[in-house]
Amino acid sequence: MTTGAGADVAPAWGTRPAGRTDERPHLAVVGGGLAGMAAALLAVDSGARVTLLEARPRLGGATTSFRRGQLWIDTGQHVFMRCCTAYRGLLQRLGVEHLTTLQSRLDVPVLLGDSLTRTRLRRTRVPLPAPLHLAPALLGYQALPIAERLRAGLAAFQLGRLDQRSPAVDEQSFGTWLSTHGQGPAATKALWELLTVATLNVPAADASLGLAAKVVRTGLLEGAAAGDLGWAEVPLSRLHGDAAMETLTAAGADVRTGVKVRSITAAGSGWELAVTAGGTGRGAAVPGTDDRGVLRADAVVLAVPPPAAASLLPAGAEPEAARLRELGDSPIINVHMIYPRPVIDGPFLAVVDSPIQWIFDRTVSSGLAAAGPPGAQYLALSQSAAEPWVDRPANELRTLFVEEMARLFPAARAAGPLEVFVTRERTATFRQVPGSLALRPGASTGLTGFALAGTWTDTGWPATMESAVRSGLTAVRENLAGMGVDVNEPRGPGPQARRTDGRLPEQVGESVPVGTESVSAPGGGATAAQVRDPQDPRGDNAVPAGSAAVVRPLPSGQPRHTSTGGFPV
Ligand SMILES: Cc1cc2nc3c(=O)[nH]c(=O)nc-3n(C[C@H](O)[C@H](O)[C@H](O)COP(=O)(O)OP(=O)(O)OC[C@H]3O[C@@H](n4cnc5c(N)ncnc54)[C@H](O)[C@@H]3O)c2cc1C
Repeated sequence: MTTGAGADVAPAWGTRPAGRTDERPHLAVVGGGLAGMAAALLAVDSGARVTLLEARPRLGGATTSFRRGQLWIDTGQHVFMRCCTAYRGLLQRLGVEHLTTLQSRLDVPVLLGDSLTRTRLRRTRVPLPAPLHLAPALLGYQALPIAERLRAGLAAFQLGRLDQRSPAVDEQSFGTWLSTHGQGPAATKALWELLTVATLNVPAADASLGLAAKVVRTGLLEGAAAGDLGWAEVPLSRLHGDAAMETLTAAGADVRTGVKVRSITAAGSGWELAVTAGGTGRGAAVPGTDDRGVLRADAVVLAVPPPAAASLLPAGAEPEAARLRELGDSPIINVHMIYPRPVIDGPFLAVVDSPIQWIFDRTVSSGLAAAGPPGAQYLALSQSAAEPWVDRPANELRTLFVEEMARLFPAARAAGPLEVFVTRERTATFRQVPGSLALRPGASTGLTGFALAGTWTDTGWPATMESAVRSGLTAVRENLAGMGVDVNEPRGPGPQARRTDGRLPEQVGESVPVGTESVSAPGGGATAAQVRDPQDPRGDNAVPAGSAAVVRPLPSGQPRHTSTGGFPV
């Protein structure tokens, strides 16, 4: 799990201008993760001819699911924040926002592993303007003595003032900065790492200070509601991959899965992509390619992970391939457990002073609630910065985490899990360590019509879904603007209706009225204020009564979480 933070741009999604012909510029997008699908969608919405080439059988990239018996398993639990405006805009364009929950206010229940007591980080209901909204949340956080809570508040403000683009900040580790700003081991573990291990995927001692400052500033300080958490209520492959395939195809893009791009070379004023399909033979099997298996395009967005990008960069491109490889990677593992009876009582729980980090209830989204056995609960333990675990045998991990669950929860002690399995993502994110800013390239490569995208490019964000979507949008703007295509600027997600000065309500300290939200029409703009159902477990993504936009309901016949809908820090 990693979460992102920030709202510099207000991405939005346009509609395709009518009357374009096949003389449209042809954009090839390589890679069908969130970056590639965002790029392809913005380009096709802007009137370009688009071919999306993805090596795997489905779109979605790192946000993927697989079938295990009757269940759908996400290879990694994913969480977002309200401030992830580009990602939320993509969900809205895909028509799937209602398949996620967005808390009405940040509320993180935390189990303290040493005392086995509970506390929470929760945003106050009192509509305090940011950053004052932080004070009640920190003061109520019983994981730390009161003096440390006060010191942590001061440190948060100092952190928020750092310039993440300054080389001096980029070179420093977050852990060093914390220790020189009065933050001892207890505050580092119980507060700061709770926020940053999941977002930066490395321990504080190794983390980039610039990216930690970004998380705190954008997720916690800039808007009172910015840090409200969201998550999928359906398998990720349905939320992203399936929806993108359907939406892109309907919009007129040519989407090819199971097609690997082997090389990209300049040819005349355009580009030639050598492709192979189905893992064998030349790409003659791919429609649109010539008899050498070559696809021609006017422009390319390369939206693949750094090692693949390094091997596909054409001659003359900047950065050098070696620089991309230096970004390295950090693993995440998920330990999946199915218990015969409920062990936790909310949608998720964070744990400190324990090897366990975050526990998510996936009973409904996986299909277990419908497939049985009755009363069983499926928990995904999401373990970021997983270097200590990633190479350990499954049996060892099973023993370690099952014993720890039994120590923490009476219900897990009373009845052990029916099933335990582990998913490992060894290259989950690039290593977000000091000096990484200098290694992240922008979208531009110095080559006309050839742009880079991917969560690892320099979006200013940590390696998150938000960063991936932003990178795809930027790459399309880079490429198409020079080709006579008016790029439809995406609009932000509906619930954060913009003021006339373009700023979000939270950015000027206004509170969004509880119980109402603006609902965007498929093409973008806010059309009507509608009343949410306060009982709807999807929090701020609750479906407005009578909404015609709702086409894909939540899975039925399954227990609903009684999420209080939100958590504030
Ligand atoms: C376990 C895990 C948990 C995470 N948790 C969170 C979270 O909680 N919140 C959050 O915001 N982010 C989280 N992330 C990070 C987030 O998933 C990624 O930042 C984001 O999905 C990356 O998108 P992308 O499009 O940049 O890259 P990818 O998703 O990696 O997509 C790249 C695509 O390119 C394709 N490709 C590669 N080579 C070729 C080729 N030669 N030809 C054609 N196609 C090719 C690949 O198959 C892939 O589909 C998590 C990641 C993992 C792995």
